[in-house]
Amino acid sequence: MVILLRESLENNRNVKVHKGWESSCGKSQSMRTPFSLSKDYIQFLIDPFNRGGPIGYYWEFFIMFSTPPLPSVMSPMSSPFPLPHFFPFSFFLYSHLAMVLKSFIEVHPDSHFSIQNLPYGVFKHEPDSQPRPGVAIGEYVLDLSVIALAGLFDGPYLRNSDCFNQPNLNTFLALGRPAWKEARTTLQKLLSAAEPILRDNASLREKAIVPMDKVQMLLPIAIGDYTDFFASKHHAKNCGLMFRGPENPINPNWFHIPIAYHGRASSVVISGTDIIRPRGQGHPTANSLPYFGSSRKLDFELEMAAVVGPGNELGKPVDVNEAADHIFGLVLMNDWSARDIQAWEYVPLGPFLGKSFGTTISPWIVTLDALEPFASDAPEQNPPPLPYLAEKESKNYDISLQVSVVPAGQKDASVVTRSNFKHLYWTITQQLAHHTINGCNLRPGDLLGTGTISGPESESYGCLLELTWNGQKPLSLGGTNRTFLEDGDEVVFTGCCKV
Ligand SMILES: O=C(O)/C=C/C(=O)CC(=O)CC(=O)O
Ligand SMILES: [Ca+2]
Ligand SMILES: [Mg+2]
Repeated sequence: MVILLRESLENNRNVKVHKGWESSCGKSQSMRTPFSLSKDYIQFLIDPFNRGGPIGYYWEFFIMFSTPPLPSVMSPMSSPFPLPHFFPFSFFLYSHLAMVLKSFIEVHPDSHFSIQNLPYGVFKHEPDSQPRPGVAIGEYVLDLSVIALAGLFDGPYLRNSDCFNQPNLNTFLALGRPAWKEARTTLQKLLSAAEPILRDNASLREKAIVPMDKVQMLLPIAIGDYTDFFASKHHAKNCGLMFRGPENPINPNWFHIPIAYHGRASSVVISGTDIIRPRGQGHPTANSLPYFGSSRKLDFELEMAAVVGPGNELGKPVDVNEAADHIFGLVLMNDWSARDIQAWEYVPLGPFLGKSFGTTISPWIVTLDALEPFASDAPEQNPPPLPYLAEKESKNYDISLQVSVVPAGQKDASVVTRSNFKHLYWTITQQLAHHTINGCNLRPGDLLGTGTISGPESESYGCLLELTWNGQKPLSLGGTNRTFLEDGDEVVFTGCCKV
């Protein structure tokens, strides 16, 4: 049985249902479960004012008063890929206000890829071509290897670097925030309406600017290690209420330690990849023995994950107040979970096969620099954390999150939850600092999942386990019901920031 991670609602009819292995249970239905952050799937909407942006209002004024609108860049190419765009993690910055930095590339007001966003990904032009780093802008991808070859990264950190001539972003991640800021400044300038270098060079534009629907997106990073935290208090409480009862739903350690389990990096996949329903031992009921077979309680978990930049030396913990310098950006993440397998296996050492069969991330990484205008105060922590976790500034980001499900055989998606990244109790910087406090070394490209991001209300719970209270309260979805995911279902994550 197969779960296909679908790219775009618009592309329903174009989607290939990949055939996976057929289970010994004899069923071979397809299960399509999409996860992405495009307009249709995962949107990351951002406020028009790039208040934290390095170029800031100078460019905005300059563009507004000095530059007439220019035609958008178009370079039609035939697509080698049958599936059009899947751009899971996008930011949409409204551009309808004056004094906003504008690009010479036409960016539709509904686009998620304004010049204030510029998320990073890795793509291929042709099935057999080399993967290249790029940034998204409007309906295009800017090929960073072409920009680097043209000598346009001319600042001190990137001038002599081969970081954009790589099949993943790890080399760039390792360079750290000064290089990331230099890249953002350079790219915002190059793409701005006022800057002629790329705008007026037709042959360079032809090479460097590729229509998004003509490329295939790949995993943007080589993930050496993946850890998944458990940082939402609402999620922890709901799990505790279900599994331990109302007396003390949250274990006392949870308020002192950012709890996590060690995930499986090899099965982290890009949005659009088939997920095969796992088999394993299911939780016994009453006096029965555990059953073996395909999971009957397949769930999504609405999460985001921090992409680690520069690592730390073995034995040298990262100070919590410097932890942000080790985080490049965020992706949306679905920590697929087989609840029946997990419930039976996780005591006493934590999740194992109930989680390791697949974890999906968005292809675009939105940088912390792009997110900065949406920083919000993290919730108050009571009891106060131990000094090594006490931050001078404790912040989250105001990112609205939504999950929809398209039930198998249907066209329309039903929203099943609306949550927000700002609900996290433990911040991503506390998570990173705690991860290293014993001396454990992190490396560029490591992935730190937040854990399921549930909000306080029942409509904001981040997984079906909570939304259906472990299958007791089915959800009604466009004329059908769901407790857990069924073969052919599609799951759609969306993230957006706006004022
Ligand atoms: O509180 C418990 O006993 C169990 C909690 C969970 O299983 C939640 C979970 O899957 C953690 C996550 O990956 O977000
Ligand atoms: Ca997983
Ligand atoms: Mg999880």
